[in-house]
Amino acid sequence: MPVISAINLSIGYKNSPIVSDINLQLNTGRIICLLGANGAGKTTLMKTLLGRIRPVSGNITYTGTNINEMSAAIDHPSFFPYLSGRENVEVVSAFWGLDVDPETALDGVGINRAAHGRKAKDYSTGMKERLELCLALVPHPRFLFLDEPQNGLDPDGITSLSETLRSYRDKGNCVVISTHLLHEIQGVPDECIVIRHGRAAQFTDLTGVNLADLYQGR
Ligand SMILES: Nc1ncnc2c1ncn2[C@@H]1O[C@H](COP(=O)(O)OP(=O)(O)OP(=O)(O)O)[C@@H](O)[C@H]1O
Repeated sequence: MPVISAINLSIGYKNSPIVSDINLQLNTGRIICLLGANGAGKTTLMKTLLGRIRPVSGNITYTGTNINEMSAAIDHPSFFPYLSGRENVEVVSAFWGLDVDPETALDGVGINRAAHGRKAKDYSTGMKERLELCLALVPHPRFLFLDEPQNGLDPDGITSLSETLRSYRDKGNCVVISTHLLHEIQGVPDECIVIRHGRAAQFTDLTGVNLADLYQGR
């Protein structure tokens, strides 16, 4: 089974660790939620696992998978603002060498038809989030990393995002999602990684666990 493992990993910038001694496993068929205060290191961890930042020390191993099977919506905005939603999907599909129908892809994340031809910069905050998710899904990644994808979504958008993530997981993929919206994400993840005080702890069984308690270290 494809898996990404971090072994005694320390992450940070310019050789200065922000989170140390990280040992964790990202397995397919799981939704894994990253929790931590502002500046805890969630985005840095995602970027390091994606190979975009060099670890300060330690190792990451990719078993049965590689960087080409990963996709992310991390740097916001991750779309081309002066292109329409439709054109964004076309460009990203061309980059991956895939033949994706833009209308189907945009419909799939709930962007209404009237908006498909409008410049992405003129989308509402929630529509921009939906577009970022749409583009991250274009290559059908085995590992999907989403940095605070719930931000700006209306209640229907949050519900449909949760459904999208579950169905994506059920197809045998791994979703890693960071969020501060604990109430909204409750019940969605199978696992959780909590970053506090420069350390990361992975909880692989969330049965009966309240994420707010986990976040607070209770
Ligand atoms: N390019 C960079 N160079 C140096 N330090 C950085 C860089 N990017 C982030 N940092 C610092 O690394 C720390 C962790 O930032 P990171 O963005 O990973 O946190 P986060 O948990 O994702 O926070 P948030 O919830 O606010 O998004 C912060 O102190 C931040 O200032």
